[in-house]
Amino acid sequence: MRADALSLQAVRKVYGTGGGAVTALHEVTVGIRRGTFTAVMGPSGSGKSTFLHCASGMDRPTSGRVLLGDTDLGALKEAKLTEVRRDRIGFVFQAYNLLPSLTVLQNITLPLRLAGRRADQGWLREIVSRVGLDGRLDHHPAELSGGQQQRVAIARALVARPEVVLADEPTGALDSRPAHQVLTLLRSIVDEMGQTVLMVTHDPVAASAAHSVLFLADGRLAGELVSPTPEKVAERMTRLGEW
Ligand SMILES: Nc1ncnc2c1ncn2[C@@H]1O[C@H](COP(=O)(O)OP(=O)(O)OP(=O)(O)O)[C@@H](O)[C@H]1O
Repeated sequence: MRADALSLQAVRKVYGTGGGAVTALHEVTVGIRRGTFTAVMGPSGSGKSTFLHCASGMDRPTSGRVLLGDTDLGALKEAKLTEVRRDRIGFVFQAYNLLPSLTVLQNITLPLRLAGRRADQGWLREIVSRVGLDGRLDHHPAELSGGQQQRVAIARALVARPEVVLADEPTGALDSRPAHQVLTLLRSIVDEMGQTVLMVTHDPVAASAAHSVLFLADGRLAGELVSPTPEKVAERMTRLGEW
């Protein structure tokens, strides 16, 4: 098995053509090792969203390859890519993206239902208890706080036992206390469950929950910080320019 859960090899992404073309990523090469928590930071417009969209197969690179384990996402037809994304990648978004008409339990198990798979009851109990939602399974998202809704979204991201969890500003809509709980949870699924998490964030405090931070500037990798602290992350960001 590859040591990298996910790798980008010389990934280039150009939006538009001709004079108006924008190169959002310039030949980015990086491997995300299994069982690690990696944050991606960079100034506005540095290519963070593009990086995440290419890494998740949501967007296809103009050139280069994205490998999920041994699977080259670029080689997959649309239907197969959708299946791989559903079964092998967990997603966590800033706005939670829960379905309001479904209960917490139905939201968590939705990826399995879409895949026509049954929930493993032992695994389901474990993730529900880890995200602290015992007793709330029959509630609807509107009855939960923002932090609780994000924890439902994290349980949903874990339910199919994905190879990597991709989080896009997961604490962007939360106050500091619930944000801290969500970050502690993300770190614990890596340290205690062996998950692999890749998170894009603007927040040095959020980034410091990760094992390491990758910096992007003008669509290029501009360094890595291992064992980050909010102060060191903020200092690096200041050196990269306005943020
Ligand atoms: N669909 C698109 N069409 C044209 N240009 C785009 C498109 N999406 C992004 N870009 C450009 O690509 C570059 C990188 O954008 P991207 O959204 O990846 O940056 P970002 O680091 O996520 O920014 P932010 O922190 O502001 O969200 C920017 O110059 C942006 O204007």
